[in-house]
Amino acid sequence: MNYKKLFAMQKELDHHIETKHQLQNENLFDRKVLALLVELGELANETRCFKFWSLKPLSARETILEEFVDGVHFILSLGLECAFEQESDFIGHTNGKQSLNEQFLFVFEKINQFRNSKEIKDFKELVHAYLHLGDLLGFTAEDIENAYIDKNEVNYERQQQGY
Ligand SMILES: O=c1ccn([C@H]2C[C@H](O)[C@@H](COP(=O)(O)OP(=O)(O)OP(=O)(O)O)O2)c(=O)[nH]1
Repeated sequence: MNYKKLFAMQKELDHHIETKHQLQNENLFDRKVLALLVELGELANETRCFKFWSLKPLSARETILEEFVDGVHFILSLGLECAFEQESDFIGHTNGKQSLNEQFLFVFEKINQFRNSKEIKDFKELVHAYLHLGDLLGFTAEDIENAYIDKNEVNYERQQQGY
């Protein structure tokens, strides 16, 4: 994963959005945390992994990947809020869970842990937990980077359309 490139793209997009909505002087940290929690819920919904009461199939892979990279946007954006973009060592991993259901719950925990500490250690644990979730969903680093780049572009277009 080319973190430097992704952080740079995210920085530009965030700057564009914050300027357009005149939010440069606002603290957006907690709103971004809530946005990430909501995106994670939307992602879980598309996978239907917890819906033991239903036989409907999960959404198309593309839809799930798009939801996944919405989360990547907000994770990077939170990293930028904490000035972690110079950090280059994201190698390593957090012990992941075996089932999707457990891993979703684990990522929710990691988001809250990072929200409370704002420490780089907890940010990295969140990144690793989120990537393990991507792994369980069958996404490679290349899938994620390409889908991130596509959605980043869509986000500019939406801002242009007065979204
Ligand atoms: O400061 C920001 C704010 C938003 N985004 C991105 C993240 C995500 O990729 C998108 C917001 O998610 P989505 O496209 O699902 O927006 P929505 O308003 O929830 O869409 P919809 O109303 O279609 O559900 O905007 C950023 O990157 N930085």
